[in-house]
Amino acid sequence: MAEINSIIFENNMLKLIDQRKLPTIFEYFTCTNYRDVEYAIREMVVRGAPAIGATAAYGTLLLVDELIKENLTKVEFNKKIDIGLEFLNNSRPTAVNLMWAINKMKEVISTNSTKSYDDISLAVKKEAILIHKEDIETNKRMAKHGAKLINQGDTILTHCNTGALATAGYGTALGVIREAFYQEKNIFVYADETRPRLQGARLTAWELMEEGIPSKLIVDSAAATLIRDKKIDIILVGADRIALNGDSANKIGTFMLSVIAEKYNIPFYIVAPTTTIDFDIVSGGEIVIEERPSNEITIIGERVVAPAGMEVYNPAFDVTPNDLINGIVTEKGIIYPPFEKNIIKLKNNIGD
Ligand SMILES: CSC[C@@H](O)[C@@H](O)C(=O)COP(=O)(O)O
Repeated sequence: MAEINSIIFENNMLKLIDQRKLPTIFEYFTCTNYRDVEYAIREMVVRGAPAIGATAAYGTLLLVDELIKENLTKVEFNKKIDIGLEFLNNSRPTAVNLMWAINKMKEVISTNSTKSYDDISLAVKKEAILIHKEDIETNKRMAKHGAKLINQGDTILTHCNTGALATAGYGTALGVIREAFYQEKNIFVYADETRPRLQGARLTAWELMEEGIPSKLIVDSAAATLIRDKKIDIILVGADRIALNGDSANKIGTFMLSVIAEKYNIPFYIVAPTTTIDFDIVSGGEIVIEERPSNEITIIGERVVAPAGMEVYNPAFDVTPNDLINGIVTEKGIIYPPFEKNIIKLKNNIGD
């Protein structure tokens, strides 16, 4: 089993595998303060919804520890905490795990607000470590549920990177694939390259090779042909935000896959922890879709691939409507339609 530690907190520093540099360079990016953390999330040093959440939790700890050194009154401290957390919260808009983690940290700070600064810092550190550790455990539980969907000899199609790099460890959709591989299900994986940031080519392919999972890389537009030709048994993808009705935002191109999957009757599953469900929104129409800079499309590596001045539309995510989703694999089990009813049932079970 390949151990990939995407996030390490030691000596009051946060170390993140620099995902911009993989697969050619394996290097950690060090954050010594919360501004570094905001930069790392915004610039996608770290990416993937659960990984962003755990990173922001440690970012909160760095913020608290920095403010403690400023000898502030509690009123000033709380005001600066709010400003700092808002700054972290705005680093990327779509993954709800970011807001979820920041809200958790806010709660801890507020519950401990009458205590000494050292105690506040300790409580925040404990919570950040818990969020980090729990995500790994959650992924492993989710993988066990999801692996039941995989039959001996199945060929799986996946999009973007949903592995150990995209989470605190193990992965969501790629975690299910990992689990099925460990269970010796004789699987084969097709990984979409995932334009424009190439998370599939650079990161998923790297993780698949580290594990020795039989696989091939394809360009995104080859997926339709494979699906039509009955070369795919199941499609597994992650999510950045899931609405109460099951509509799921994920990496741009996911929606297209779901439409083709429905046409050819291929099961299409979302794999995501319950921290990716936004219980405050009713449908996918309420999800803010991040638009990223044009140079992600017009430049590949050093090479300019579009004429200067060409306008670009570059949404980072799209929303797959619930009627194109066969099920949502979570750490609590697999949620099946009707999603609205079953997600509310799950919400009541986790007492949120
Ligand atoms: C466990 S990962 C789920 C999603 O976060 C993943 O599929 C995805 O879309 C990541 O997008 P990214 O822009 O790379 O952060």
